[in-house]
Amino acid sequence: ERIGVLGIPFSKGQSRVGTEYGPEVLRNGGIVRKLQNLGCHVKDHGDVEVIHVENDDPEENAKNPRTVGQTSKLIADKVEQVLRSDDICVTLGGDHSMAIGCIAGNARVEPDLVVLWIDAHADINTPMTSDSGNIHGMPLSFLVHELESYVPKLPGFEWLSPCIHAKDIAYIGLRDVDAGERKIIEKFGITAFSMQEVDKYGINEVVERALRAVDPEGKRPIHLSFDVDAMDPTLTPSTGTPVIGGLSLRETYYIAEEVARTGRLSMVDVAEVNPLLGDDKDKKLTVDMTISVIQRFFGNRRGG
Ligand SMILES: N[C@](CCCC[B-](O)(O)O)(CCN1CCCCC1)C(=O)O
Ligand SMILES: [Mn+2]
Ligand SMILES: [Mn+2]
Ligand SMILES: [Mn+2]
Repeated sequence: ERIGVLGIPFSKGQSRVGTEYGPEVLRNGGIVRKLQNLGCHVKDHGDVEVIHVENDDPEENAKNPRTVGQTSKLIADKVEQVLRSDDICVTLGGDHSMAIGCIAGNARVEPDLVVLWIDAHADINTPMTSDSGNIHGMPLSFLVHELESYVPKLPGFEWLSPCIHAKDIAYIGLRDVDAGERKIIEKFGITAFSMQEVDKYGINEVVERALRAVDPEGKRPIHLSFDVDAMDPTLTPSTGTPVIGGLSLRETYYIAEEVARTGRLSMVDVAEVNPLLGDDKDKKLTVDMTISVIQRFFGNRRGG
């Protein structure tokens, strides 16, 4: 396949400096070359331009709304452009608010897409249910039709309309879900496999059930949004909101290999790598583990 790599050096969806260097450290870790070595045609489209709005006061408890909203529009436009020329887009983040523009852009090209959200967190707080005001904990709430009447139109988000339905989302890896998010997941019947289900059923059963839930006929394009904090912090320590008891390397490989096997992968977001957190060993480990997972979406199978 033709892969288009896009850097998203963004951090304003949360309050810790460092995720803006995610694209740089992933590129320095050799992600483009390693994908090319798998026989993929890989084009690096550079970085999305990040908007910085002065005096970007919180709105409805959401922080940096104009900066996040306006940057998200540029992300969506760039992602659409990449997907018009390449088969699959791999975005290198950047905090997980990047997924607003990534999914919005992908949905313009693949309106029938489904979303696999691999994350310790549900990232579906509305501005009102969030306890932090960090938009990286809210991205899905801006994208889901069923939540439109619950989410205020923030400044900077005028361009965005919801583009997915609650039934199009499946979570794997949850272990730190806020009360408001739990209510939303239950109210709209969102498919959610927490680490408890991973332990109960095993990753093979969880992946099979997740795919069947969102795409029973096995024909819809897949948007996979990968928050590196889905993995156990012993594997990806350099991330802003680590939660113990995460996915193992082998479980994460399995998810990637099974999604690759569908042949319907449309886009992979790689979110929340923060190379300023932890020591140099932590940073290198986080980058190496993340890249080794991404390789498995593109044909690097353990069985050869
Ligand atoms: N749900 C959180 C964390 C969001 C993480 C975003 B991700 O997944 O992209 O990394 C947690 C809010 N809150 C923090 C203090 C303790 C209770 C939970 C929030 O800030 O909304
Ligand atoms: Mn997370
Ligand atoms: Mn729709
Ligand atoms: Mn996330």
